[in-house]
Amino acid sequence: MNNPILKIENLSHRYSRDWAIRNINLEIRQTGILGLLGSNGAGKSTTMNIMCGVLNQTEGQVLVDGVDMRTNPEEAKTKIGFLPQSAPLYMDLTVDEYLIHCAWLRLMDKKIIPVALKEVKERCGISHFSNRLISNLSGGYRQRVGIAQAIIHRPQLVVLDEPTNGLDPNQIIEVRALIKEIALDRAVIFSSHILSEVQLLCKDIVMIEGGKIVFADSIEAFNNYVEPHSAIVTLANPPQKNEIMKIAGITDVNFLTDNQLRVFFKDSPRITEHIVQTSVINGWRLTEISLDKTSVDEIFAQLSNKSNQN
Ligand SMILES: Nc1ncnc2c1ncn2[C@@H]1O[C@H](COP(=O)(O)OP(=O)(O)OP(=O)(O)O)[C@@H](O)[C@H]1O
Repeated sequence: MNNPILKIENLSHRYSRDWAIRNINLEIRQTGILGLLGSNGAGKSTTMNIMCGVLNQTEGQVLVDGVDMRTNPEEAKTKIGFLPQSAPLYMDLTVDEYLIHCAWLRLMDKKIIPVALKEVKERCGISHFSNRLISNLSGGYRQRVGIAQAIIHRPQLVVLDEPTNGLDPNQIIEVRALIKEIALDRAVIFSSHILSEVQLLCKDIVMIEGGKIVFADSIEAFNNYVEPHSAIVTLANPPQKNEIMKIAGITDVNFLTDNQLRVFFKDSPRITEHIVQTSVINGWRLTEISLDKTSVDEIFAQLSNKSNQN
C-alpha cells in the first residue's frame, strides 16, 4: 500500500514551559481540502509550521509521503508546499524573479522550471503580472503569488495557514476559488478560525482547541453534530405554552417576552415549516422565526468538554 501523503504521530511542542500542542495524530491519504479549525492560539500555526519543517517539534514525528521532516527536511520539503500566515514574499523582486527563486529553493530540475513557471502563473491568474514588482501588487494578488510559490514544484500536499486573512470580500471569493481548484489533484490543508469558511471549502475537518484535537471527521458528520436545536419565534397573537408544545418534535418552550419565545426541538429537520403552518392555521400571527445557530465558541466548548470526558 502507498504511503499516506501526510502522517503525524504523537506530535507535541512547547515553546517554553507550557505545551502549545499535545499528542496530535493525523493521517491524509486523498486529494481534497482538509480544514484545520481552531480559535486564536489553539495551536494551528504551531502544527503547520512543524508539518512544513519551519519549526522543530519537541516530541513526535511528521512523515511527508514517508519521508521524515525532522531527519530528512530537504527531501520532505520537495513534497510539500507551504503558505505561512504572512506570505514569505520579496517585495523588491518581480513575480517571475521571485517564483524562479522559489523553484531553485525547492531543488527543481532547472530544465523544467520555465514550463512549471508558466503553468503555475496561469493556474493562479497572475501571468499578466509576470514583470511587476511584488510591492506593486494588491493584497489579493500577493496572496495568489504566495499560493503560486507553494505549488510551483508540484507538491502532493499544500499547507495554507489562514490564506484569506486580511483580504477584502471579493479577494476572499477569488482566493477560495483558487484553493478549490488546486485541491482537485492534490491534498490541501487549510487553516481558519472561521467556521463557515471551513464548511464551505472542506471535505474533512479537524478542530484543535487548547493544543489538542477535539474533533476529526467529515464535514457531513460535523454539520450533523452542530445542527441547531432551538429557534426564536415571534408571534403577534401567541397561544398558551401547551398549545405550541403540541407541534411534533418540540420538546420545550420558553417565553422571552410576551410575544417572543424560544422553542427547543429534537430530530425535526422541517420544524420551521411545521411552526409556520400551525401558526397560520391557528391565527397566531407569526412575524419572525430564526434558527438559533450555535457559535464557534460554543461548539469548541462542547467538543472540548466531550473530549475531556472521553
Ligand atoms: N514563538 C512562540 N513563543 C512562545 N509561545 C508561542 C509562540 N508561538 C505561539 N505560541 C503559543 O502557542 C500557542 C499556540 O499558538 P499558535 O500560533 O500555534 O495558535 P493558532 O491556532 O495558530 O492561533 P492564531 O490563529 O492566533 O495564529 C499559543 O498559546 C501561543 O501563545
